[in-house]
Amino acid sequence: MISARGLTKSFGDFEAVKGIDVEVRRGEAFGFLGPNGAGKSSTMRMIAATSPVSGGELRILGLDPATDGPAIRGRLGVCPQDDTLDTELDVFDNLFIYGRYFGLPREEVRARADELLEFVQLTDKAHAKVDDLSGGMKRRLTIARSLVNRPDLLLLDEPTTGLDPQARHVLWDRLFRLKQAGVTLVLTTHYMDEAEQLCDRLVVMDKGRIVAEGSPLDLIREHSTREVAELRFGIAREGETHEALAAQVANLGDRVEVLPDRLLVYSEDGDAVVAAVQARGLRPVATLVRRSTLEDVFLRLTGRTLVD
Ligand SMILES: Nc1ncnc2c1ncn2[C@@H]1O[C@H](COP(=O)(O)OP(=O)(O)OP(=O)(O)O)[C@@H](O)[C@H]1O
Repeated sequence: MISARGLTKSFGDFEAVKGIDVEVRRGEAFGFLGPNGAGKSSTMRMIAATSPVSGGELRILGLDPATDGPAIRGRLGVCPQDDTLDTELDVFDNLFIYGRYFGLPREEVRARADELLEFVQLTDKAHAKVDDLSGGMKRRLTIARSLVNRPDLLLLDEPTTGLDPQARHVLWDRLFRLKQAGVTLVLTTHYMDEAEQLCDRLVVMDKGRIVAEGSPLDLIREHSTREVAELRFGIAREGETHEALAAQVANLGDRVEVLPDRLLVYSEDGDAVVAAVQARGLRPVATLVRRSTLEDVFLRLTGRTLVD
């Protein structure tokens, strides 16, 4: 569905995307995971054929965006990062008018709009003003709009940024259904749980480069341990810093990361780490043993957290 080789995007002297290779297969959910400024949106805009490629090769649905932009755009669904809904129109008309841009007959577009409102659970809001919708409803309407032309490939730029946890789960559920229906999903996110929930495969991006690629599980297996013991200390005694405490627990796991508010000790058995910490007379005020996540992978690869 998408093939990129050495793809770059420059803004003047600044290279936002520094030569990435990506292959997206039909039917999969593929993610670009990375912090703000990693180059995810710049990449998505090139894939959506709305921003020219600066260098390298890019094929979307086998077509060249430089010469076949209109043909590509006609076959894609695009859900941009910012809300681009028309506030002059009600919910139904946002779908209806958009559908008419694709040159579909009135009755077909009407039926499609009804079907999509049902899919995103907004049927009872059909004649509401866009401004009266919640953030989650607006996102769902934007997704409905991106599906009007029955695209094979749906591009979603940070689909749940700014939404509350419940609204995110509703959205994930809809996206999961689309995936089950055979739609290829390509999404960007800086939420590691979103990437883990939705993506079959993903690339981790940082500063315009791909730093790792694989399924969420493979990435975790390859770049982290099974468990992580999180240790929070109420640092009271003089000279006792997180770095000093890290040195004292360093040999209890594979490695230790020092964050501003806690230490992370990576090992296969987190409970054993906590027991050993206590046996050494160290007294963390709080401990938590959890599974490794993509956040840990990102930290390992870049030395920073995704929310940095
Ligand atoms: N039109 C532009 N002109 C100049 N610089 C730009 C432009 N668009 C993006 N950039 C820069 O390119 C880099 C990558 O931005 P991009 O939006 O692709 O990142 P991102 O990973 O999508 O992050 P975000 O989550 O903030 O959207 C950033 O440093 C950004 O400031």
